[in-house]
Amino acid sequence: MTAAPPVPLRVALLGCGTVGSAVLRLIEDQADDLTARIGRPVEVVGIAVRRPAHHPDVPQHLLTTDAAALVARDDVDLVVEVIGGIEPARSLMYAAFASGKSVVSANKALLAEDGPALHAAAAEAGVDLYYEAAVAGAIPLLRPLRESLAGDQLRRVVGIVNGTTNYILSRMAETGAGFAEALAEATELGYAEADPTADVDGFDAAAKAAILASLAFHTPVSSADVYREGISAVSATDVARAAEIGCTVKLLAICERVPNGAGTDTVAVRVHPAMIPTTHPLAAVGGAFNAVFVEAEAAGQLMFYGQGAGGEPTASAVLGDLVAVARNRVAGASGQGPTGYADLAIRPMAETPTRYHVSLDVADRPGVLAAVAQEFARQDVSISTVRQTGRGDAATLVIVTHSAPDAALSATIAALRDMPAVRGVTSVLRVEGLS
Ligand SMILES: NC(=O)c1ccc[n+]([C@@H]2O[C@H](COP(=O)([O-])OP(=O)(O)OC[C@H]3O[C@@H](n4cnc5c(N)ncnc54)[C@H](O)[C@@H]3O)[C@@H](O)[C@H]2O)c1
Ligand SMILES: N[C@@H](CCO)C(=O)O
Ligand code: NA
Repeated sequence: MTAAPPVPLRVALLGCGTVGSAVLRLIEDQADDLTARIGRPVEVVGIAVRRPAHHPDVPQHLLTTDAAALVARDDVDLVVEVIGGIEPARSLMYAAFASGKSVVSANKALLAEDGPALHAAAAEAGVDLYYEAAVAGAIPLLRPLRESLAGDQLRRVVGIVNGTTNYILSRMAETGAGFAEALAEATELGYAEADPTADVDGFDAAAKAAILASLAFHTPVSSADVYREGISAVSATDVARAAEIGCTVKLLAICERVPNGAGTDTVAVRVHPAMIPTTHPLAAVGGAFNAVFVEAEAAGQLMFYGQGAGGEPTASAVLGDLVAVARNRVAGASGQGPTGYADLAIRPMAETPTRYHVSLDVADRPGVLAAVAQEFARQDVSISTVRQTGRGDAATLVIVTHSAPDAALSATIAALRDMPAVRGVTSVLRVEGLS
């Protein structure tokens, strides 16, 4: 007598765009290996999309426009959410948990907005919510933070976590490509979000920073807690000024656990463009690649590097999670979600120490440099270096400050803009990693 074939684990795929179509392909291509690794075959039993006519290559009988009905089906065991955005993804996840189904997602926007409530719902239902693909695409990062580093104390996580903006900034620096041209290329390559302002204006990186800070510091951090500036104001002048001082411009996500004046730890999370020295390891991260530095008390410095966007790399992370939740399901278990026990206060950007690089066009006459320096002194901002190049009755002053509270630096810039001797503030960028 031959044994009955193992019962497949039945998957509902929600969304079949850049990521979803790659997930579907990998599940088909690797069917035998997945069966061996999980102990049961994986079978996609339905695919929810908005416009079925746009998916001629997908088995047509699997397609539906009714994602809610698909999630509710009795013959669905696991749900993969790669629609993106807040709704209907959020309602679909809650519906999945309510019917005892684990969810794998790539949705950083939703996890950064509603992570604690979603995790609570998954825990109550005894199912999993995994989302490795949501931060830094293919790079294994969330599981190392949640599991491998669970015994250490993390102080700082800093990285390049948005492929689209890194692609744009790399192209601007390397080839002098215009902003619009570089964005069009990133969209064509499948890196950009459905609405690319999420990338360009830093919302995508801010969501990822919130997720990273939550896991790193065991404290709830949402997108709204993250200070955010995108790259739309980064100009060719900024890129050229950076090169003059041996720096390059990157959009950084910086998550820090820092004591306040009273000695109590707080969390500061920010996303903004910054000049970093070309010798800094993050400066060499080009194209759509991502890299994340983690500083832990016992482990020291760790660096994670790899492809942060694109269909196949992201699908790799989705499939890793799918194998994990499928194994849990086979074992009748669920994985540990994040802990928010530390519950640390968020430190406002105004109080966060930063350094600025400022470039000014000024009248070239006696007393102007002193007057400019006076504005920095008025806000108690110390100057590290000043460089002046003259041209006729005008001059360019390039100033790099020491570190000071961000509010003092931005107040200084506002005052400089009002000075009659300052003809223009031509470049202002924060500087990170300069000695
Ligand atoms: N593209 C990347 O490089 C990348 C990387 C990491 C994470 N992500 C995340 O993965 C998710 C998907 O991204 P993408 O690039 O594949 O997007 P996409 O726009 O290419 O695909 C979205 C899919 O969802 C479907 N969809 C939209 N609304 C729907 C609805 N109401 N019901 C059913 N289907 C619906 C669309 O038809 C499409 O098939 C997002 O959360 C994104 O942030 C993307
Ligand atoms: N739009 C995102 C996709 C990866 O999350 C990026 O460019 O990094
Ligand atoms: Na990842």
